[in-house]
This record gives sequence, C-alpha cells and structure tokens, in this order.
Amino acid sequence: MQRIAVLGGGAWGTALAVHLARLGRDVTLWARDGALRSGRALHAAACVVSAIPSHGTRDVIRRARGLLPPEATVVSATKGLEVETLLRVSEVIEDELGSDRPIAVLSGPSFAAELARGAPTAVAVAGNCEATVAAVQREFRSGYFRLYATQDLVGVEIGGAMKNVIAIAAGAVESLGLGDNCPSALITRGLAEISRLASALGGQRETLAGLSGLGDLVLTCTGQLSRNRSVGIELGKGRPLEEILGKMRAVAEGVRTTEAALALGGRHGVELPITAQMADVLAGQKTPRVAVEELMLRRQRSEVEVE
Ligand SMILES: NC(=O)C1=CN([C@@H]2O[C@H](COP(=O)(O)OP(=O)(O)OC[C@H]3O[C@@H](n4cnc5c(N)ncnc54)[C@H](O)[C@@H]3O)[C@@H](O)[C@H]2O)C=CC1
Ligand SMILES: O=C(CO)COP(=O)(O)O
Repeated sequence: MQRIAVLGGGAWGTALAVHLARLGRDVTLWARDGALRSGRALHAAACVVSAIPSHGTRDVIRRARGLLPPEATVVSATKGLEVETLLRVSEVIEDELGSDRPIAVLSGPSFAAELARGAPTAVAVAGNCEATVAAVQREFRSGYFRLYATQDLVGVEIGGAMKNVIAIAAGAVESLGLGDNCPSALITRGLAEISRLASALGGQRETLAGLSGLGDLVLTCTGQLSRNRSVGIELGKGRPLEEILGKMRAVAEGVRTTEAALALGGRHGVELPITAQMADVLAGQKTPRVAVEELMLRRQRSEVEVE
C-alpha cells in the first residue's frame, strides 16, 4: 500500500497526509477545487483516505468513482452521519462504490495538530474485512501512531459521530460555570446514550468503552483544540448558532450530527435525552441552562439498562 491519495485538504486530511509522507508513502493530497477531475490525485493509488466533512463525502466519492483503481482500499477518517439518509459515512461510501470495495474507518482521540507534530496518538480501525483492517493497521502505524483493530464498524462510527454532540454540550456546560461534577456526569451519561444507540444499530457496547467511544469523548469534551467544544462554549455565552458558525472556518460536525442522531434514535426507538436537549439548544429554542435543568429533573432510573 505504497501510493496513498488523501481526499480533503482540511486539518485532518492534511495531518494524515503529513503523517503518511513521513512514513515514506507516496502521498497525494486533494483539496477542494483541486485536480480530482484529471484523476491525477487518484492515479495508481492503493489506498484512498477520505477526510471530507460528512456533508461533502457522497459528492466527492461519487466524483472519484470512475477514477479509483478497482482494488483501492478506501479509508474514511470522517466523523459524522449523512443527514439526508441517516447513513454512517462508510455506508455512504459503500453506497457509491459498491459492497465489494474494501472499506475501513479510522476513529479515536486524535486532534489533527497533535498527529501532525508526531505526538503519541492511538485510534481504532474498523473495516468490512479483516485483511483490510490489518493492512491499514500495518501501513498507518508509526512510533507515535498506534491503531487498534476491530470489526465493529457500527460502534466505531457511531462513537466518532456522537461524541461531537456531547462535546458541544460539554462546552456549553463549561461556559455556564457549573463546576466539575456536571461535566463528569455529562460525559458518563453521554457515553450511556452513545452506547445505547450504537447497540440498537448492531454495534458492540465494548467498542464504546474504547478509543472511538470513551477515548474520543473525553478528548473532545475537555481538549482545548476541539471545535465542537468551542461551539458549545459560545452557545453557553448566549451567542446564536448562526453567528458562531459564521465566524468559524473549520467544520464542527456535531451540529449536523445532532439532528441526524436524534432521527436515528427515533427510528430505532432509542431515547437520547442529551442529544434531544442539544437539538433544542442548537435550534435556539432553549438556553443551555434550561437544558441542564430539564435533564436533571428527568425521571430517575437504573444506571445500567437491561436490554
Ligand atoms: N480536525 C481534527 O482534529 C479531526 C477531524 N476529524 C474529522 O475529519 C473530517 C474533516 O475535518 P477537518 O479536516 O478537521 O475539517 P476542516 O474544517 O479543517 O476542513 C474541512 C475541509 O473540507 C473542505 N470541504 C468543506 N465542505 C466540502 C464539501 N462539501 N466537499 C468537499 N470538501 C469540502 C473544506 O474546503 C476544507 O478543506 C470531519 O469529519 C472531522 O470530524 C477527525 C479527526 C480529527
Ligand atoms: O475528532 C476530533 C478529535 O478526535 C476533533 O474534534 P473537533 O472536531 O471537535 O475539533
């Protein structure tokens, strides 16, 4: 897997391209408005890493379809859901490229800037076949980048997408200055909510206790570099969402994921109380303070749910 094309010239695509180039791979980075049409970016690629925001993935993959070498593995590094279809990103890719295509997903606690400077980082890698997962694990690893293999695509992708929703909530709670108990409860109950949805969709709860669940949740809810957390901080100050997003150049996937996750929960009969409150907050229908009060006043229940 020597030749690698990275689609997406944002922070994450760039960091992954830098990392792979450092490993001696022959890397091409395709940024929006780049030369995808000419096929130069994808020519003879053994592997294509997709680090496009979730809302742009289908379009870019569709445009890449005819240019992709038939055997090329596609590795999704995106964390989100397709709002219109409620599909996970690997499902979107499969929808466009067919179920024979080797597809893997990378997800876990990994701020782009830290990977780019070679800070020790560990992620999960899942895929639609064991050999694909093993190949990605082998080809992407370095002294500072470690990949844990799993076959649980659902768990890994739901963990990566949903942690962004809880991170927005964590930022809002931080802004309200409610102390340390509240964010801790939010992270824990957020994890319960994420695990419930993943499990209903066929994922394994154990996956959510791993890097693409708890690991990424802790990083994004507490890390200074998180864009999702920073959206929450601004919401907590009372700024409207449009104004916050209008000033942001980077993507905060949790904003769109909130709506999609809530719809997925509804479809599968899964209660997502924090996500539901965040949907109201993001829609400007409720303040974060009221959302916290309503969560606290919910009917008390068992901590561990019996399925
Ligand atoms: N930044 C990070 O630390 C990490 C980000 N991710 C995920 O990677 C994905 C990409 O995020 P970043 O690179 O951070 O985003 P970014 O905000 O740094 O850049 C987004 C890039 O996507 C391009 N883009 C936007 N809309 C597009 C569209 N419709 N079609 C094609 N390209 C489009 C933009 O031009 C820009 O180059 C997201 O799903 C994010 O959650 C995952 C792990 C770490
Ligand atoms: O996914 C990330 C770290 O694992 C990046 O989080 P943000 O998109 O909130 O910056």
